[in-house]
Amino acid sequence: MADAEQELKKLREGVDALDTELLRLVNARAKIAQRIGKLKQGAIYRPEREAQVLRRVAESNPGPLTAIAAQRIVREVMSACLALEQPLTVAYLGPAGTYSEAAALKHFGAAPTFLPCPSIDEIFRAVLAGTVHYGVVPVENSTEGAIVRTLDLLLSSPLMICGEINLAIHHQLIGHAGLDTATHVYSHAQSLAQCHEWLNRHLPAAARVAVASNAEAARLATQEKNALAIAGEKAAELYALPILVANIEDDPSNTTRFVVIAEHDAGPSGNDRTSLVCSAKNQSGAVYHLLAPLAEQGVSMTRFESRPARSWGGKRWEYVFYLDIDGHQQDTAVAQALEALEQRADFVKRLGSYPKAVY
Ligand SMILES: O=C(O)C(=O)C[C@]1(C(=O)O)C=C[C@@H](O)C=C1
Repeated sequence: MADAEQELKKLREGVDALDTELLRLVNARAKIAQRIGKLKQGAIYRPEREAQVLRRVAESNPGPLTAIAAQRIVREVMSACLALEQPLTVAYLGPAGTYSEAAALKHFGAAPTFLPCPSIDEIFRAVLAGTVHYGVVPVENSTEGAIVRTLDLLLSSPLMICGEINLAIHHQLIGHAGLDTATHVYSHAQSLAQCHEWLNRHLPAAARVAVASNAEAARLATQEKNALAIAGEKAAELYALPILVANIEDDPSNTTRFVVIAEHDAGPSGNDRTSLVCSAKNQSGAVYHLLAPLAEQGVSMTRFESRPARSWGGKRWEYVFYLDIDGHQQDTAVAQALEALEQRADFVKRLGSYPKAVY
């Protein structure tokens, strides 16, 4: 026992020494970031550089920490370094405790000041007005599809996309009621839909009540003894509600994709995506003709979504198409494909090029 204690003491001294060294190195890194900040022109936050740093961490991580654990640590170090260059403000779809907040934290780390907004419209407004530097908005869910309000606002607003975030969405059934005593379940409509089969099987008699957000659902569940809520872990923690059943989403790979909106897009990082919205003439073969330059230049399209052209002042039964393609606008193949597409389209708006989500 005495030997084990001696060994423990020695190992902890080793940890302390390494922590001191780690702190020295992290601060040396921060000083370099400050110098970079003074030399840089234009935006201080550089999503393309951050993506490169995070990819390099995964490639060069010697372990035993997992690549993701190492990336999370460096993510926070970069977040703190960037705050020394420029304190950032970031808007997300509130209130606190939503998946949007988790997405904003995953992408920017904990250093920025976060502003919860009551709607997606408010996030666009806050970025446009310069109240915040960046906004995080949901764009699509792997189970439920497009977030159409975001698509409409991307079309009508001058803001650009400078980053993307993939967040695995795990829904928790939370509250003080039991499965047999709960009379209703609160959640956001999208979350209720994503847990539809589970609810049919395990809570068939409870009324499903859609509310403005998952965090609001959690708040309501604190006030009613026969109510449960479906929300994320953060909301459960925030409202001190126990998790009754974990991960009740019908699809375990349920993921929401968010984009970061700003006054600028991002430079090339080496593994990028470009988003655009366009419309074709209302005649046979028009969409085929419009997209042909992508195939000719070997550019892959990762998303094709159509929406009524209403918010762009289009007529009834006219559509706009949202495209995500692989590559950056500055890549030769993408640049040539986009030029040709622009000549064929009725209308094109480039929404921006940005690094693909790293983790
Ligand atoms: O390389 C830069 O431009 C930096 O400012 C440094 C740094 C970093 O900490 O690595 C910080 C913020 C930027 O968003 C990207 C990278």
